[in-house]
Amino acid sequence: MVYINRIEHFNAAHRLYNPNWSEERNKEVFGPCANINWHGHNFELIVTVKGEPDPDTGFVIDLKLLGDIIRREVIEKVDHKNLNLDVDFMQGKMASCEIFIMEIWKILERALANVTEAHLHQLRLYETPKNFVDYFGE
Ligand SMILES: Nc1nc2c(c(=O)[nH]1)N=C([C@H](O)[C@H](O)COP(=O)(O)OP(=O)(O)OP(=O)(O)O)CN2
Repeated sequence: MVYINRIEHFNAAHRLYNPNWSEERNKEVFGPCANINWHGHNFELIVTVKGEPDPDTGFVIDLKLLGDIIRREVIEKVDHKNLNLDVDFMQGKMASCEIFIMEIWKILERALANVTEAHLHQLRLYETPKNFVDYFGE
């Protein structure tokens, strides 16, 4: 089994805010991340796919194809967008990196199943150079 990785980059704005709470409670829990006028991040998304290399190509998956899928299915929907307002798959959800990565998983797992025998193994999402989250789909 071989694990192959592709990194994509995007910028997005968001706000950590629970609509069921008062402004004071949101500020207390989320601090500056609850800023009413949003804040932005330079995100890095690392997608790991696992499988056996094809005997004819030597590829688990063509990295060009993987990059095209990530960009079409995820990056084009979130790059230079507001996660709370503009992104359909984040509507009504908390815009934390935990919830965000779980939604990205659902999209990529579905898209990859249509084109390859290889499987999505891991997503890693950097929200800042110091803050990142891993998800294995479980
Ligand atoms: N469990 C989570 N905690 C936090 C999340 C999150 O998505 N899940 N998000 C944020 C903020 O949106 C953002 O990441 C700001 O983090 P912060 O640590 O303030 O920023 P830096 O990495 O730049 O670190 P500094 O300490 O400011 O240098 C917060 N928490």
